[in-house]
Amino acid sequence: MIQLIDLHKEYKTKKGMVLGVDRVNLTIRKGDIFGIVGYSGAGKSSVLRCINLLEKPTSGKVVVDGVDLTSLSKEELRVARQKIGMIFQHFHLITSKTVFENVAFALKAAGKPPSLIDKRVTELLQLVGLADKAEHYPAQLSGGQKQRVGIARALANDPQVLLCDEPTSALDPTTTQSILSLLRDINKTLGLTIVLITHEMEVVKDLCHHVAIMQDGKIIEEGSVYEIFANPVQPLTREFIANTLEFKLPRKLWDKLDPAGKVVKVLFRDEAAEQAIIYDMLKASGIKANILHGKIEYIGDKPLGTFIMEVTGEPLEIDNALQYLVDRSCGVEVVDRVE
Ligand SMILES: Nc1ncnc2c1ncn2[C@@H]1O[C@H](COP(=O)(O)OP(=O)(O)OP(=O)(O)O)[C@@H](O)[C@H]1O
Repeated sequence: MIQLIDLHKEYKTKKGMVLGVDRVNLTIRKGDIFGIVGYSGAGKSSVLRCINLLEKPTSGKVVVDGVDLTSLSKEELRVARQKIGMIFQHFHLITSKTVFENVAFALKAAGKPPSLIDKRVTELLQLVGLADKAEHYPAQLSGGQKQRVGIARALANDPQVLLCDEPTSALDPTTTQSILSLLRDINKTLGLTIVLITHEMEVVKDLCHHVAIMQDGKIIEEGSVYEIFANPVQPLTREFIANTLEFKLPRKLWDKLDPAGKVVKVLFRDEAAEQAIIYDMLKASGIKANILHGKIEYIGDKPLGTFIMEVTGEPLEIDNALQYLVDRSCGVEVVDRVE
C-alpha cells in the first residue's frame, strides 16, 4: 500500500517558489492500477517522483508498505527504492548498451552476482516478449520495443510498485494497446501495484482500477474508474471524460430535428445499461423518442451505456418520461441545440 500524507512540494526557482504538489492525501491499495490525470503543470510528475523520492517532498510523508520513505537514511532509501520500479515516456535507455546490458545494469547496480544476472535478464526479456532482441541496441528498436526494455529493466529487482510516467504518450495507438496489455498482465501475474500518470482518459479507461484528477497541485476528484466515468462531479473531470465519451451530433442532423422537441443524453449505469429501459419508458408515457446515437461500453467488466435521443410530445409528458429515467438510476441531461 502507498500512502501520501499531506504531501507538499515546492520548487525553489530564480523567480521564487513554485508550487508542485499542494498537500495531497492519497491511499493506493496493494495490487491496484491507479491513474493520475491532469493537464500539463497540474503536478502529476511531481507526485509520481515524490513516491520514490526522486523529488524530496517539502513536507509530508510517503509511506510504502508501512515504511515512511522520508524518514530513511541514504543507504536505507537506496535499498527501499529497489522495490519501486519506474518507466518513462521517452524510455531513458542507455544507447551504448544492448537490450541485455540495459536490463542487466539494474541488477548490477543492486549488487546481484553475474550468474543470477544472466538468468534473470533472460527471464525478463521473455516476459516482455523480447527474447530475440537481447543483442540489439536501442536505436534498432521500435518505440514499443524500447518501452518493453524499460519495463523489463524496471521489473529486474522484483519491485512491488511500478511507477509509470506517461508510458504510452510517445507511442502509436496499436503499440499503446500492446504496452497497456503487458502492464495489465504483469499487474495480474506479479500482483504489482501500478501508479500511472497520463493526460489521456482513454488510457485510464482501458487500464486503471482507480483514478485521481489533479489540478493546480491538488487532487480534485478521486474514485473507481467506473464511478468517475459514470458520475463525474468536478467540471474538469467532466471535461476529461467528455473527450472520450462525448459524441457531438452533426450540425446537419440538428437542422432536421423538430424545434419543439428536446434532445437528451441518457447515461445508463450498471445493469441499467443492459435493460430495455427506453422501451419501458415509451410504453409508460405518450411521448415519441428518436434515437440519434447510442453505445454501450464496458469499463472493467461493468457496462456504461450512452444514448442521445430526440423526444417529442406534450411538455408535461416529456418531463414525466425523463423523470421515469432518473427514477431508474439513469443520468439525464438535456443537450443544448447547436445554432
Ligand atoms: N524541477 C522543477 N523546478 C521548478 N519548477 C518545477 C520543477 N518541476 C515541476 N515544476 C513546476 O511544478 C508544477 C507541476 O509540474 P509537474 O511537472 O509536476 O506537472 P505535470 O502535471 O506532471 O505536467 P506535465 O504533464 O507537463 O509533465 C509546474 O508549475 C511546474 O512548472
